[in-house]
Amino acid sequence: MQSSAALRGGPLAAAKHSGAPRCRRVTRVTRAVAEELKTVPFQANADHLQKWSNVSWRNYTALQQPSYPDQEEVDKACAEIASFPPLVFAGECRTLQERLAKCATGDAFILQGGDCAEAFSQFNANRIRDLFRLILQMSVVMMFGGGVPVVKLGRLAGQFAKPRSAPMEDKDGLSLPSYRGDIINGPEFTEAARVPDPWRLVRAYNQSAATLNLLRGFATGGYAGLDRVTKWNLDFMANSGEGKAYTDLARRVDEAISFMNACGLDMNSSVMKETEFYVSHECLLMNYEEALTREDSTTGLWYGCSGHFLWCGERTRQLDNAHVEYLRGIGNPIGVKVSDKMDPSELVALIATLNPENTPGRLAVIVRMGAKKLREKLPTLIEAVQQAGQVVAWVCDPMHGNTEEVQGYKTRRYDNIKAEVEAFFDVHEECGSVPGGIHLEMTGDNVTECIGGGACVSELDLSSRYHTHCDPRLNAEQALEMAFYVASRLRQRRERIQQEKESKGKSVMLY
Ligand SMILES: O=C[C@H](O)[C@H](O)COP(=O)(O)O
Ligand SMILES: C=C(OP(=O)(O)O)C(=O)O
Repeated sequence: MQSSAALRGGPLAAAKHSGAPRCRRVTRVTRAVAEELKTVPFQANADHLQKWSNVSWRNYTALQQPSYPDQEEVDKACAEIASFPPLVFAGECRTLQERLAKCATGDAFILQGGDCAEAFSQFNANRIRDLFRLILQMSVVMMFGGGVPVVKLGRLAGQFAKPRSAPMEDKDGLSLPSYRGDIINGPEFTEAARVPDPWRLVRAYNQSAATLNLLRGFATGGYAGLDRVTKWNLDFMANSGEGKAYTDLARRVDEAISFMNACGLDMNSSVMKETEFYVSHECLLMNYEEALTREDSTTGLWYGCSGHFLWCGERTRQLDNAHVEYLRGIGNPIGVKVSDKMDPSELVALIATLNPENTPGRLAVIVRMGAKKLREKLPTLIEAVQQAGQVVAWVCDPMHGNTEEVQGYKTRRYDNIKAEVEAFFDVHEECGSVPGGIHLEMTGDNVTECIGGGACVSELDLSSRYHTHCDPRLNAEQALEMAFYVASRLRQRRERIQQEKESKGKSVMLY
């Protein structure tokens, strides 16, 4: 079994003793480490897995779990799900891990986005299609600007369970259990709706299966073909600034494709006609995750088959808790959310637990702390991870550190969201490390949940189309605007690296 070259004193240790400025030097080495550690798929070593099983999480404290009134009903619902087919196939998770490995070294970029909380009442084909095509649009914008592939990862087909800050919600003198996502209880503020219902688990499974079915159809059935790039604009965006900017860009892409066609490019190849699309959600509700944990017959590894990529939330990422115990043993690529409360040594220990063999593409660290704190805190986290020789994909979630209440609505300001993304790119530039992706709560719908952006949603507009059941999402126009900003930063980065290469007059590795 391979062990971490960096931790053994491989290329990273060698670099520590040469004289170049620290951050940049260490980051170049990150690529060398990543290349040396090409252990695909993820392999947890025997020691690591000795005490792990698909049920070992039960020996630990699981935070943020519902209190069901009848455990027997929970067991029945879970037994039913355990007898159902897996939602994803282990081989797909392994392919995703290979793609994510490239995001850790700057050779690709993650676009992860979707609802804060999927809802039973908002489940229909149009909503799935609109989010899917918004993600396609955003990825084209980012690929065009950044010149790197974009790994498309929906917060979708399983993003149902929500961790909450408070167990109870108070309104008009009444106190009721908080809404925890449609997989657990209902959003209506009534006593009956807030009782956790285990049969919601089965409904969430079925909705996820149907969502995935449609997504697979869109991804491979011709909808996502690059020859349709000019047709992805959402109707209500046709006359907006972002919609027009997209139309211009799509025309340029279309022209480039026509040119390549004239040069002999096969327009019917899968690269032109299909796309890869993966789904992800927070690994929160442990009974559900356990029921969908399956042993892969080809590798003998266990996979969380509720989604391709699962992440551990900021509220449940404690080293000695159930969620980390579960996630450390499954073979999927995984993520962990990190706020400003994270300590550098704690992060290094958490990464070592979740990715003991330092497998590239196994782990994304999703940072969410607000622009100001990010500028203060992220450099120390990056440095600690670099010093430990750990290969991770750094992802920016600019939503969860920027929530505020305005006129009784939970909202976020586009400017604050953008400021955090800007800070994320700036810090990586200063540290010479790699901005690996972006994680957004967003929707293809024309909602008014976040304030500002070119869409000019004002405080007074919040009430007009506020449809989220939990946190505010960027609407399609705001999300596309963000994609253009990210594309501009990816382009700058590409040009800077190119200039560095040219000024050195020799081939320098992209880092
Ligand atoms: O989406 C994430 C969390 O569930 C959400 O931010 C928690 O919000 P709360 O602080 O209102 O509980
Ligand atoms: C709850 C979430 O995030 P965090 O764990 O960062 O608060 C989320 O992404 O839905």
